[in-house]
Amino acid sequence: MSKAKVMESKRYMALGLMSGTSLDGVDAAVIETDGEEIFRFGRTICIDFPDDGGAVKDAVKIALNWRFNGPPPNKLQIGSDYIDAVHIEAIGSLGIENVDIIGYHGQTVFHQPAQNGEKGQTLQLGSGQTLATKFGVPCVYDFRTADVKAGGQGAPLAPIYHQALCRYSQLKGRIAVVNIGGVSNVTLIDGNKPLIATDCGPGNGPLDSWMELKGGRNYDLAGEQSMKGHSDLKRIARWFERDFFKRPTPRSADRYDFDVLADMRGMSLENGAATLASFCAQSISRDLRAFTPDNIIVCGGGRHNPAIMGMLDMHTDGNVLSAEDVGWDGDALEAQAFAYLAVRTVKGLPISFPGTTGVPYPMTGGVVARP
Ligand SMILES: Nc1ncnc2c1ncn2[C@@H]1O[C@H](COP(=O)(O)OP(=O)(O)OP(=O)(O)O)[C@@H](O)[C@H]1O
Ligand SMILES: CC(=O)N[C@H]1[C@@H]2OC[C@@H](O2)[C@@H](O)[C@@H]1O[C@H](C)C(=O)O
Repeated sequence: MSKAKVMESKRYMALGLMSGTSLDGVDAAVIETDGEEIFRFGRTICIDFPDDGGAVKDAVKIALNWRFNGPPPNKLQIGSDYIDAVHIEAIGSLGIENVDIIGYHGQTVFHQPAQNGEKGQTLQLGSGQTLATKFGVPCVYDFRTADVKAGGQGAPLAPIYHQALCRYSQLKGRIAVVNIGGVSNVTLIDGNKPLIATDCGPGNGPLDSWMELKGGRNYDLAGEQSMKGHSDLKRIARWFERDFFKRPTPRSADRYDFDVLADMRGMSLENGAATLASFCAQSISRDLRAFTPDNIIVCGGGRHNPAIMGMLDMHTDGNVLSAEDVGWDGDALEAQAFAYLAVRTVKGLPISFPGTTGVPYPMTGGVVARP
């Protein structure tokens, strides 16, 4: 076999790290992959942000004030160091043994995608160099900047991994992979046809904020409150008038695009929760309508909310499944995706596509830090 061929087929044990928009903690997962196919799933771990993630919330506020106007505020470094420390702890708990490469998403603290012909800005806190040096393996980070600089939305990036998962599980037909995290997003897969993807709208983000405001807890455990209430369809129709929903797909969102709480005064805890669960489900179903999937596979924390799952079922024709129904790990999937994307990056393979982020051609991305 030629040297080039050996290089091409090199398999990596890749460790991916993702801290999502919910500001709750860090997921880490190991997979074996050559950047095209998945060969094996390895260990996973999820750790909570210490001190309720206060330093991350502060960093988000600082970034939202700054908005890339002028030099980065020094105080962002405090958030970045905190993010590095939590990820180092996650890797420490998971174990670095046999790991060839790390994919470090970092914490998104600001994300403004391209709009009306203007390029966007995106910032994920976290130093790939710190992790590469600490653990002695290459670390790929800053996955979204190249896409945004090329006029793309900078997200979602998981679609190419969703397609690899479908191949791994030998799933046939038209498949929608839905992620319901703080924000929701979908990948539409039809064999090897070009990928289509977009962020759909709110995931659990507004519901979490509502629960914190009215329910005194972080989220609606098992959809208990959402299941008890009635949705206010008029309010939802009003929320769909927002700019985000008028933008063409693919579009990407920031959790703060769906800040509807000011329009919920007077609602009971249960009715508010039901309305936000329905807002989430309906925003997803709108982006599935034209594709008519046979199967809709749901990952992310929202799959644990039966109100969201039930409403998704009601508003779509496809078969609504949970990631676990097809043998996937719905909590570790995003971390696995960044392990996969890290390997694609070192191999020079594209990670975003015209149909997934709106870039003009398939694009590589990510920065490689070496130990
Ligand atoms: N048992 C549960 N019952 C109800 N909801 C749950 C449950 N577990 C998790 N969730 C919801 O899922 C959210 C976390 O989802 P997830 O971890 O997928 O988000 P994330 O990865 O931070 O977000 P994103 O994908 O937008 O980056 C929680 O904030 C909560 O709303
Ligand atoms: C800017 C950013 O961090 N976006 C995240 C977020 O979380 C869900 C959704 O919004 C998705 O667009 C993206 O993450 C996933 C992993 C992605 O890029 O595919």
